[in-house]
Amino acid sequence: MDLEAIPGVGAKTAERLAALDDAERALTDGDVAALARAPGITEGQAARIARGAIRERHGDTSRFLRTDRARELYDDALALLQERAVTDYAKRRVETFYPSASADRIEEVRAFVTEAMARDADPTVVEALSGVAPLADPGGLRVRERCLATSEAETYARAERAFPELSVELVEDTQDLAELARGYATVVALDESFAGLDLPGDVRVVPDPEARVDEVLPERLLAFFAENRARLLAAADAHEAADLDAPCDLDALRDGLDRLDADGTVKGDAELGRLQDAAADVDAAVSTGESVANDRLREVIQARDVTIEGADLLSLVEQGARVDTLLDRELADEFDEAVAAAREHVVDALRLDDHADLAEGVFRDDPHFPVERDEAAVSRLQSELDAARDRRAARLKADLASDLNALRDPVEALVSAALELDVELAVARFARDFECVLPTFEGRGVDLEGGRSPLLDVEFAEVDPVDYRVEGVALLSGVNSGGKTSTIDLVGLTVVLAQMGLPVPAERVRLERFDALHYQAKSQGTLDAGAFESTLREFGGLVTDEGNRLVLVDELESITEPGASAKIIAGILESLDEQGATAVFVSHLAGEIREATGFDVQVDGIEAVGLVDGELQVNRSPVKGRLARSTPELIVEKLATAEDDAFYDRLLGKFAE
Ligand SMILES: Nc1ncnc2c1ncn2[C@@H]1O[C@H](COP(=O)(O)OP(=O)(O)OP(=O)(O)O)[C@@H](O)[C@H]1O
Repeated sequence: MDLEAIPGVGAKTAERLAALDDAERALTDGDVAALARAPGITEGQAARIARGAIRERHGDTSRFLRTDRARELYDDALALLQERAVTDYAKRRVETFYPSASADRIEEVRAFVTEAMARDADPTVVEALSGVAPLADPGGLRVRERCLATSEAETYARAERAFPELSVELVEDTQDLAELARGYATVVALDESFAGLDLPGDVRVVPDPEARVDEVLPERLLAFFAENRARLLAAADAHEAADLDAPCDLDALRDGLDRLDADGTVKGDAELGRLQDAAADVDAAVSTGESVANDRLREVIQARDVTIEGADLLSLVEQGARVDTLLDRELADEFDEAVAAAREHVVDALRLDDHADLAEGVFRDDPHFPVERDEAAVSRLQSELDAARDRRAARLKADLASDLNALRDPVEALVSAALELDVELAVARFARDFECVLPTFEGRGVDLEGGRSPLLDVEFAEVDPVDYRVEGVALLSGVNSGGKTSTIDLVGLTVVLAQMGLPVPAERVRLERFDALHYQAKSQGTLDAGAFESTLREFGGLVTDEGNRLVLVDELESITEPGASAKIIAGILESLDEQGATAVFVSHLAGEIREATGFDVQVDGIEAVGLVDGELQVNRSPVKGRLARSTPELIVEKLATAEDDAFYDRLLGKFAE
């Protein structure tokens, strides 16, 4: 796959993406999480790249959103979805939805949306989803009790690359290997030539370590599961709560995770616990053993009168014998008992069921006082316990790693499915919150029934439904604050959502599949000559552009003086009409513009149905073919009816002319 063919992907980004194992799949699936794992790619960039890849796949290279206001509507649509997504992933992933002119692309999203809308955003699912996130790479793992060893430079380099978590040692011969075995709990020799040697310590020969990672380095897999434990449990809960088919046995996953400690070690094994405690407590237990023996002996010696015949004393002194000999002669049984008590203490304290023989040697049998440890024997006991502990830990790790290995790929799918579920639920909740339907694409223009904009400054429940149909070019007139801008916002948002493939907030919508949306927002006051000229140039470009466009323009007359703007707008309308574009121009000068236009332009009106307590009562649905009366006209009419005054009648007469 030529990554640089994707819009927005240059050489540098392509190089970063190429570092991923599954860049092609991630691009095809729009998997923002996987793309964001590429070095130096943020989630925001990942979403843009995924969008570029989708465009590329559909040959969809034209820009749909042509103006700032059109882009704002798209941002608003995304925000409505993002507010309903729980995970950061889903918030980014919805950014891969974009308004498109491609029928294929729209259909692709609609297929997704159709399934999504059938989902139920149950609170327990939403709660579980809050703990789900893309799987993380633990990183920084270092295993110090094991090393790899080889005598070949090439194997050395390969092993260094494949196992950065382990030391790789270059050895020349068996002697070097034996030396290493003294410093490491396990040495994994990578050369066949070392097979069959009888070396002390734990030396194994594994010529193909990359194929047996779980045996050589089970810590890698365990660290992965330990790091991602919370996400995996949340993804498992989400599957159950949403009744999704899981790609693996969730009980086996939970059981495996239960056996794993946060630091990647195996927990809950009593034997390992015993060995760990014993190895840690050797010194303390032996010291206490010494005290036990010496306290006893001290007590007996103090309580004892030793009678010794002169001849014996003489012979002892002549032989240069130490008082130990006396101990042997007089207190042999007591000494044996004291040493036995010391050994028993060590065996009990360290729970040395199967290493009791090693504890024997810690205190010598020959009587001496004070009783002292035999350092060499203590050190043997210590290394034996350390080795037993490490062997037990390694075996447990390897066992757990082999159980979890079968789950390694399925958990990727498990988390992906949970994250995708969040995207689906965001769409489902959007559709439900705004009572949306999927629109139909047919005919010309846009036809909305019961459309309710979620972007208004009133509660959605208070929004009046709007019916509006526009085919060809139309002027939209209406009283002040009647809802003209809101109507074209609704039309624009509906088209943006529909062409993103999403459902729209209306009872029914039929529309033409447009190539582009131009939405010119109301300008803030009259433009200076330069700005006015550049606005005219924009319209110049617009009317000569190819393709079927939807053009929405809000009070263009405010850019210059009323007389001139009516003429200019009339000219623009004529050009758009000749092109067969669909256009709605909101204007307070609809009457004047109609006069100036060379064809019979459609004028629609948002009408006030009256004034109640000074408040306008408005019919929010534009009436076709009706130039709406303005607010001033309504007020004059009210005064003319209420007051018996010829002045108001005259003013009213002016409106009728
Ligand atoms: N469909 C609707 N349902 C409820 N309230 C609405 C609706 N449409 C508009 N409004 C309310 O009317 C206010 C004015 O709407 P809007 O700005 O669209 O009117 P306008 O006709 O463009 O006004 P102006 O003539 O001043 O440009 C909105 O801020 C909103 O509070």
